[in-house]
Amino acid sequence: MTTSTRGTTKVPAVLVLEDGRIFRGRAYGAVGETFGEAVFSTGMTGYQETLTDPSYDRQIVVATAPQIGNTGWNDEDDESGRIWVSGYVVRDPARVPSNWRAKRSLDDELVAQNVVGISGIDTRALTRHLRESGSMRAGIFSGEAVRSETELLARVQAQPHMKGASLYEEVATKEAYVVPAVGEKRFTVAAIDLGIKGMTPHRMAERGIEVHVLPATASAAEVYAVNPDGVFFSNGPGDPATADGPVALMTEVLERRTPLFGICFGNQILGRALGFGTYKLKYGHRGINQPVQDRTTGKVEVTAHNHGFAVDAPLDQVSETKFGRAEVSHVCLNDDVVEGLQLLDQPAFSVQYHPEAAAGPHDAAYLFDRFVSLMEGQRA
Ligand SMILES: NC(=O)CC[C@H](N)C(=O)O
Repeated sequence: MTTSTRGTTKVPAVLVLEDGRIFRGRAYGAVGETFGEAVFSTGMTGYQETLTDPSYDRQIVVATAPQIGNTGWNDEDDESGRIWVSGYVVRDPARVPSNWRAKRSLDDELVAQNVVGISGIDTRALTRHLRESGSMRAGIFSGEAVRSETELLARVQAQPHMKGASLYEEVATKEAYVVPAVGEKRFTVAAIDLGIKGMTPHRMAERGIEVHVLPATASAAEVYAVNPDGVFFSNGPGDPATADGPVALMTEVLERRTPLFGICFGNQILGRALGFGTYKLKYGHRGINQPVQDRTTGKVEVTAHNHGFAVDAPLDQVSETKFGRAEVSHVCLNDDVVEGLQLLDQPAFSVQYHPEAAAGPHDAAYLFDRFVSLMEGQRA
């Protein structure tokens, strides 16, 4: 394994927020410049899964945990084929990673994938600022890219907003592929890839599901060509208000009453298909210890989150939709944000958070079993 000391070099770097707030530190990872929406994640572990989650496309992720990189980078934990975050902000990078699975340092991996980061800044002050003022556009500049503050700020302010951004098509697979069932095959699922994490089809495969992962632009004919017992809509980046194609596809799936499960972006698409709106949260939920209550059982689970948008549905009443009655099945106990939806008259449900738990606690794994039960129920 190679170790690197780049995280501790003296190459100057600056993080510029769109409201003019500036943090000065040192280059971390690649030297250069990058832009994105600055968001914070509170996970103390799991940075490899976070950085490779396609839902983080065009976001500059701020790690609130002060020490990052301690376990290096391994060949097993990637959630997709590359790092998707546009930039990474850490306080105190590990100088010498140490873990039996590590193949290289995080710093080396950021360099290899040309991901620009910044270290040595007060991430606590930055996080408090983002909590108070909301997630916002930002840029990281290091080395030659550091220019006058006015010039850098103007460039940050010229970047597109996350609200209104349509990103799922650019991160999704272009070709369909199959993840085979582990052990005996019991079901076939068509999974619409809007930025799917690798662990999600794996969690289904472990339950005897053969998963046909289809491009974001798949038609209903392509979905039904695999003869699915259920259809799944994945997580994904950007603003769900732009996802008209997936909403239209899901509407067809609901019309056919095929068992349906959605995660994160998939939950927002179900919300829209049912006629609810979506909105941008002030600073979102990102981390691996968010308390959620399953209102169908009363149980509280500790869960992994990564969402900046949410569904606007009434918490305390059953809604009449064009697919029958629907209710909010899960809620975040920190702020009462809708974390899950379920239909009462047909087999369809979704959650806003991450039962695949990569990284994160496994409390919500039962949701994959719930999906299996819906498919079993349909066969009975
Ligand atoms: N992880 C996800 O699927 C995120 C969904 C959406 N892009 C959001 O930020 O809310």
